[in-house]
Amino acid sequence: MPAAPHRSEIVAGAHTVVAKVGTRVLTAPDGSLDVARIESLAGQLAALADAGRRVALVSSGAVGAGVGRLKLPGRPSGLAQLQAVAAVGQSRLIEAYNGALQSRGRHAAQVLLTADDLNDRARYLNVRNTLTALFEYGAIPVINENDTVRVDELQRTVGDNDRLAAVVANLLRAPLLVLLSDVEGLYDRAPDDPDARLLPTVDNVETVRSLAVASPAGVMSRGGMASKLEAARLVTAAGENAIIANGRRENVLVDLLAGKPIGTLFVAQGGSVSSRKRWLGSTAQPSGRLTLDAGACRAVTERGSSLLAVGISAVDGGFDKGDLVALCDGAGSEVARGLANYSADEIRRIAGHGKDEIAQILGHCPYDSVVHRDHLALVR
Ligand SMILES: Nc1ncnc2c1ncn2[C@@H]1O[C@H](COP(=O)(O)OP(=O)(O)O)[C@@H](O)[C@H]1O
Ligand SMILES: N[C@@H](CCC(=O)OP(=O)(O)O)C(=O)O
Repeated sequence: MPAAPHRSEIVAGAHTVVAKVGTRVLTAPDGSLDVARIESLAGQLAALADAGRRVALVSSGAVGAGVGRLKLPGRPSGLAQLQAVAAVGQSRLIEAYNGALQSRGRHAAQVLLTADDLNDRARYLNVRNTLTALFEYGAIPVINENDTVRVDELQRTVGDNDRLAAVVANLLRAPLLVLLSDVEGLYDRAPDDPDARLLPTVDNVETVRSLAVASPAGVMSRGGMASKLEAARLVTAAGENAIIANGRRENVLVDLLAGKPIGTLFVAQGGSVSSRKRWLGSTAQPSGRLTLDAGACRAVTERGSSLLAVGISAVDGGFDKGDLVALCDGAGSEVARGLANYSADEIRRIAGHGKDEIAQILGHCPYDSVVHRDHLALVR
């Protein structure tokens, strides 16, 4: 196996960089926006763009800035109130980015996305085209989840901005995602523990998941360290790299891209994954679940085979033909995702059966497989 590239090679090859900045970096606990920080970040993004890199920013802070602007005592709990506060704060945020970028001859382009925009393949590709056009105009996309229209109850949320940033990085095939928070990187225990040590490099996210300490309830940020690790997993599984670093460090982005050993680097797992398999494997959300027996699991994960009905032991959910489904092993762990050739009801009838029986059961047998390997992405 070729040696993993060195940090300096990774940052030098990062023609496209997605940076994400968390609420903790941008706002004080009372919601007041740190305009000097925004100016500094904007200046760094402009400098990287001037040096020929394509840069996009995923910025949190709308709820925090809205709480500050409306002078509320804290984050409201009602959904409508939260969405209203986000709307007030988002305009404040973009005002600050735009002001800072314009003094450097660049423009901020506000891009607000929902989970539905990314789940739908055509809309997902459209987002990519729009971001590419913005790079061509020299504008800096400033992206956030569209908080005012997302509906938590229906789970139509991207989840948090760490995940959104990972999805955007994968969509742009960015070699590097930088997650900026209020800590230097990932520590081997709670960062306020005097014995805590910073991990400079992580080769496999799964080995460090347990190090994420849950944030106390009621804080303005949503993700916490666990969601940063999941974002790092999504990006490294697609064959790209991620860094968690301190957004309050002066010149952090420019220094990182110059190769300074700052933060925690999460190294790519294997080669670069195709665009379509990135969407299947890490962006679109499955509408159902198929449980595979041990033989089918091996065929799919080790031999790259299509999934046949004979190897399916259970079907969950009510999905249609063409929908994305999760493929799980007997213990319930997801091993792959793919587009189903049959509806959930049809699969329930044909699960465990061979091709000839399927023709009899359904009265037709248009597909050899339930999920064809061309429409299947392994979960790395
Ligand atoms: N092992 C760890 N190493 C570093 N930080 C951690 C760890 N576990 C939990 N954290 C917490 O994660 C927080 C950052 O996540 P989050 O609250 O989502 O911030 P942001 O608003 O920047 O996205 C830090 O303030 C830190 O207290
Ligand atoms: N969309 C929300 C941010 C949600 C979020 O993920 O926050 P954070 O954990 O600070 O990145 C906002 O702008 O307030």
